[in-house]
Amino acid sequence: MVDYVQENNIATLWVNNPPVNSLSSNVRQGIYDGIARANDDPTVKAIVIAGRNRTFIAGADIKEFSNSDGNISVSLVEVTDQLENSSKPVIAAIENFCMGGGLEVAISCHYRIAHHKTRFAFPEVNLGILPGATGTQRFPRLTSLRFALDIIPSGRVFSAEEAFDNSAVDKIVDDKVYEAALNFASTVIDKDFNSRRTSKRSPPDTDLLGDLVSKAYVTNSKRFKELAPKYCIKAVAAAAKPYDQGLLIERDLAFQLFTSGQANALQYAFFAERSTSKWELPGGFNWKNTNGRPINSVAIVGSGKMTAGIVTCFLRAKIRTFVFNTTEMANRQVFINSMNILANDRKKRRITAEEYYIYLSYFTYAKSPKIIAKVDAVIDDLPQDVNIKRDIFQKLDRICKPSTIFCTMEIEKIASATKRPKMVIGTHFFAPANVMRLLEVEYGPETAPRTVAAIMNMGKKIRKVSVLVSNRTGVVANRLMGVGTDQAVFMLEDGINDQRLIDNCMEDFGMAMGKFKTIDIIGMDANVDVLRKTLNEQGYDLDENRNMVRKSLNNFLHSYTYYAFFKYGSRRYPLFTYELSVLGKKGERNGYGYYRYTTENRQPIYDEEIVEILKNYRKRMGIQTRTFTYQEIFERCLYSSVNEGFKILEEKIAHKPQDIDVMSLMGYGFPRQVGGIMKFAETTGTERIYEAVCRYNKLYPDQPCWRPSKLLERVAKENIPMKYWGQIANSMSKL
Ligand SMILES: CC(C)(COP(=O)(O)OP(=O)(O)OC[C@H]1O[C@@H](n2cnc3c(N)ncnc32)[C@H](O)[C@@H]1OP(=O)(O)O)[C@@H](O)C(=O)NCCC(=O)NCCSC(=O)C[C@@H](O)CCCCCCCCCCCCC(=O)O
Repeated sequence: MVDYVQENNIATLWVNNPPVNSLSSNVRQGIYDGIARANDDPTVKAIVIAGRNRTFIAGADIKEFSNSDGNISVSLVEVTDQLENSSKPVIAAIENFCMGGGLEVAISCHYRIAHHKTRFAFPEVNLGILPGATGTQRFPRLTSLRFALDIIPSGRVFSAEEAFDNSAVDKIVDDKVYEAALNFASTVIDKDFNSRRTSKRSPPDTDLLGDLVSKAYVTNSKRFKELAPKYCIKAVAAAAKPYDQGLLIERDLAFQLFTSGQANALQYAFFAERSTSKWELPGGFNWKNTNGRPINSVAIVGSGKMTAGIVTCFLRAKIRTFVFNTTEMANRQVFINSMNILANDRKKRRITAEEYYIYLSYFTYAKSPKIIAKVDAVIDDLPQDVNIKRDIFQKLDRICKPSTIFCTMEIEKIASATKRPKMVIGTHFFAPANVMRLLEVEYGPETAPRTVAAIMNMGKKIRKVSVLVSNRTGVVANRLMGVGTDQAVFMLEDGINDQRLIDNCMEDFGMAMGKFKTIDIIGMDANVDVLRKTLNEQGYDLDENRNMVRKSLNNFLHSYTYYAFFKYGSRRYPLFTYELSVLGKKGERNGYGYYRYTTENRQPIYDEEIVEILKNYRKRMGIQTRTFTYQEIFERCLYSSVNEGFKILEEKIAHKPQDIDVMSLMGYGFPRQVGGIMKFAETTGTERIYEAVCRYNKLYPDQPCWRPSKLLERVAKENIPMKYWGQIANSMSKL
């Protein structure tokens, strides 16, 4: 874990804990013992600490936070003190990742030499904790309160150049960082380095503390539903006090965070996100035993609202991207929109000017389908008309090379239209695709495991978190969260007169956005399309029915028929959104939805007109209004999604609860500090949720989302921990 190597009078401690050299207990012990050994050895004059696996140290071992192996070793605080107190100078040779505890190690050394491509960060805040191994006290002393208040509460990554500009590193090299550190070490041997002990310093800007702290509160206020950003600010501010006092404050705040549920949920989310790449198929094929051909070129066929977003994902990954539309104007528009997205990236310094031009050079217009004959994958962005899609994919099937993969959301319909059903798979991007990191990958009954492997690898290459699901009806993430949205609409129809009440309840819980604001952003049409499609599949035509009502002379009679058809049939549908869309409300796009929006300000404004429309609607539908408690709003919006999550697991659409959590976190702004919808179920208690689901099922028999999931019933009754839910679902007979 830590190799001790001596060459001449310099001892090197090589940290070797692949893949990212995290500071697990053996590593901490190894560094501690290595420093002691070098200090005791009179032939050693200086010490270098470096990382094998071409990286320095990415931080503490996060797995150990919740899962101590009982291995008693020194703490990271003891390690950092041991480093700083060393009687011989310690030089950190830093490359690739220097994060969290790794950065705490580095700033406890006396000198730091870094490769110019090193990525530095204190990402602890994203895990619900703070740099509690003296980081909040040493870092502002080494750099400044200003820089520490920028870096620690935000968790943002900073470059070697920025580190150098802020005195966090002493030298940057373009190559061979270890050799540079050795050379540097030989220059400091036998020199006084007492002034290099970080804890003995004071931050250079303590007189500005008040202003800097106020600014940090304002900058980070959007994240204050989480505890950690605020605590990070408090801890850094304590660096203005004497070191020992500051350290006690850091320890106290760290303890509070470490023992909070938020830290547990955020660390769970970290691993859940990474676990999605470890996919499995029912036949035993999985990410380890299945290879897919690399995707080096793609064609996006058709264009819509999301095309440019999707295109830029591929351009950024330097994948040759062909855009194929029937008109040149449409192709050109996609290019302009993609260029604008990349220009914005450049303006915000997410990419350099050089990268901007390199990425754009991967864009190609395809004027004829022949040009895309050799691409590795075709991505369907055609209009939602299955016949058009089938027609075009039939043509592409004849033109494209046999190994070209077709990505579409209509897997079975396209598979049956082509001679390559094994090469047809679903890819669902979330809007805006250049920002949202979730990619839902769906396999159909005939999709080959190698096709799955190729597309899951492609997802990684374009920096998406890809979740593999089996194809049923529609997008799984939408199904998961959509039931809660339906509940919100029903409660509005049934008596809540102010949409903000429901939205505030969800936002207080931590959702990025309330249910009605989300409908507005996604667009009324998109929401109604889902309803239209559901009804179509059951042989009903939503618009036909509505026209029938409109044409009617006897309004009352037909309204009743209309209502009875949807309400007293076997199932109730959230028709009020449809009602609004018929009245021309499209959501944020045209400024009218459940809220109003102005062109100057896209913030939602409460719209009293909705209550008037609601009242007419209720009258027409014969709805008797009632009152709702905050608890009912909370439970109906969230527990319905939990129940749906369990159904998605038991139907074997998703493989494990982590996959469902990632969909809720990354597709729907579920609060990360809660961990995801399934983690929420675990924390709340499945027994409590099951009881509520059964209660609502009795109250609302016309809302099938309340039919209790068999899996939920079992885990609730037998009190089964979350780690077994996926296993149990897989052992349940196929529904
Ligand atoms: C480093 C990365 C940027 C690399 O990204 P990349 O995309 O290349 O790779 P992956 O993300 O896929 O990762 C590869 C692989 O490695 C695993 N992994 C990565 N980092 C860690 C890690 N830090 N620990 C464990 N495992 C890690 C990852 O899971 C992948 O494996 P898998 O099998 O899942 O595929 C990127 O990985 C990244 O961003 N990593 C995280 C970096 C990070 O967050 N670092 C900070 C860690 S927290 C920390 O360092 C805390 C310190 O400040 C010390 C705090 C000491 C506190 C003392 C507290 C006193 C109070 C205590 C009270 C206790 C109360 C109690 O009793 O409970």
